[in-house]
Amino acid sequence: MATPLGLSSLFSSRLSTTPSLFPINRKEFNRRRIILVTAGGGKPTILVAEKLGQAGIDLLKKHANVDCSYDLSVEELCTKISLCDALIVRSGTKVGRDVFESSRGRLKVVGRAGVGIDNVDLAAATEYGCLVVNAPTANTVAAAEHGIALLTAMARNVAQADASIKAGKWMRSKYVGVSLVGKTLAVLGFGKVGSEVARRARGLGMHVITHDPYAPADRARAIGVELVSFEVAISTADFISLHLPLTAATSKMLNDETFARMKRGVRIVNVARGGVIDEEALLRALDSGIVAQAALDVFTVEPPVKDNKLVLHESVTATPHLGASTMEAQEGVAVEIAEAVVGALRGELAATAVNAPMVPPEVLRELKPYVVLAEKLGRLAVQLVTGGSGVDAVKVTYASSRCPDDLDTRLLRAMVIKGLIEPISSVFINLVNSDYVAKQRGVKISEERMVLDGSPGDPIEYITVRIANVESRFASALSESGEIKVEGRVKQGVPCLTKVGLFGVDVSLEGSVILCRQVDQPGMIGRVGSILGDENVNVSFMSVGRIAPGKQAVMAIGVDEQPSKETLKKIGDISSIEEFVFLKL
Ligand SMILES: NC(=O)c1ccc[n+]([C@@H]2O[C@H](COP(=O)([O-])OP(=O)(O)OC[C@H]3O[C@@H](n4cnc5c(N)ncnc54)[C@H](O)[C@@H]3O)[C@@H](O)[C@H]2O)c1
Ligand SMILES: O=C(O)[C@H](O)COP(=O)(O)O
Repeated sequence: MATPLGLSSLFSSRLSTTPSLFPINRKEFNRRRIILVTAGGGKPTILVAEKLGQAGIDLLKKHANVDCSYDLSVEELCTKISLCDALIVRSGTKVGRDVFESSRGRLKVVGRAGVGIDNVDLAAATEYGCLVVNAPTANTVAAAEHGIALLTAMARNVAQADASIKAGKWMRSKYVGVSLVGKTLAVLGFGKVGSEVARRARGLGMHVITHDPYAPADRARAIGVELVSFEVAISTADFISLHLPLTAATSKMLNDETFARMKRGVRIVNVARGGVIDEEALLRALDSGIVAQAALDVFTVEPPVKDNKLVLHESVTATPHLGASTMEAQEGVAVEIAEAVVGALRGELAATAVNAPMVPPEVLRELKPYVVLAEKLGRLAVQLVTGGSGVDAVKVTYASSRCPDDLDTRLLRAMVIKGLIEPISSVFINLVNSDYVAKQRGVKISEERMVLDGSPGDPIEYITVRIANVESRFASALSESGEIKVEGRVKQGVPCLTKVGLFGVDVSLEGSVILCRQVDQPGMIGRVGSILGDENVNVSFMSVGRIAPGKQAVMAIGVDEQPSKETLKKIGDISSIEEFVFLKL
């Protein structure tokens, strides 16, 4: 008989009843708790390593001993940390494995006063039993306002003209700008910041279009913004503003190839992450005149090197990652992070937790392969989306012969959400924050239990994930009712993809998957296999699902490495292949 997850015990509000928030056993938990309540006269100690708004400091001081020490070297941080229960940073402090090692188990919470947590080693934090929380909402407006500030300053050469007048010059004709009214602005990424930028740009009289395959169409419509394809966005825009997270899919999204497809004289604003643009390619595009101007708040390496050619370029307006830096945002972020850190030190559930809490080992042991399956099905399904009204209606079906009370699916539901949202967002999802994040993004997850006959052996027979109201990059992934549909099972402990749309397949969910639809005929597996073999791409699995002999079939190919663009093109060029898609797991 399976043990129900009993997740409520993970989330009760007192420290003494929430050992599972931290991946340690109860004895160790109590030992640390004793340290926590006795150190510094009964209060925990919090190290604030970067400047934090006063309201946040005041709040922390009510509950803890607060040590504000800025500009610490790595050695100084590692020395101090062994005396601290929590650490608060912004993006300028690297919290690496060495910090967790040096804390010798005392550090329980790291608070990131802002959104991006790329400066915190999450794997090490989780390994050392340290909860990481962030403050994802309080600087949204500040980042949007900075985007608009850069847009207007760039269009009217404000920074260049200011530098020139300060150098004693009076150059009125050199700094004639361009107008914004009536121009087309393409907002790439229509999340929290992107939608606020779009709203403001509409107020400036701009025609605003946006590309975000995962954003709800009604949210865009409500502010008079048109959701378009990536191609339309980049090829018709006079201005492009970036508001995407840095992910594998968005890394160097603007590159030589995409710049070549833009309108000559396009102007670009980036307050997202430097890595979304290939900086060398941007330099070439500026020099050749494809890009007339750029305004950049973020860089691949921060701070950029002293003689960085982009920063020095006369058509570039640059700021040192100031998007979140307003008095109001910093006060808001400070309070948001202070509340999260104090709450987490008390053992309360933190809605903005970004690393995984521990699930009791006996439960995890049984559900482990299904947890992986759930996440990978979510990840596959979202990668099949290309447009439509955004990812807002997701249905998860669990088919099991166990009685519903004997199977708690909350962990699986959280993992489906993780798979759906992480590839398209800067938010990290775990059991603690999954429902919160899904709700914030307007994604409605409905769950259905299908009770099967037979003796309850395995906890689950199969899991199906469906996304409604969307278009797919791979039409064969659509069910009869037009939803994207993927289904998987655990076979001998290995999560496998067993159905795509109406087609049965059988491929283990490891590495990556190529799906091809073709007219069923002999020799197809060999042809695709040899193209992959020529490039040394190891094929782990291949399977073909067909409707009837000689009719259409879907071939699923598991590959260990990512094939090059050229190799994928060769596969697509095989005449009998009608459509294909590469999906990263
Ligand atoms: N410069 C600063 O100081 C500053 C301040 C705040 C946020 N940021 C950065 O701005 C970015 C956006 O932040 P946010 O809070 O709006 O995040 P968010 O998660 O609310 O929004 C990101 C949006 O990008 C979309 N997206 C993901 N992949 C996409 C793709 N391939 N094509 C098109 N759209 C895609 C998502 O669907 C989502 O709607 C992040 O990179 C964040 O780190 C920078
Ligand atoms: O991720 C963020 O919140 C922004 O990039 C701001 O970073 P900062 O806190 O270092 O200003």
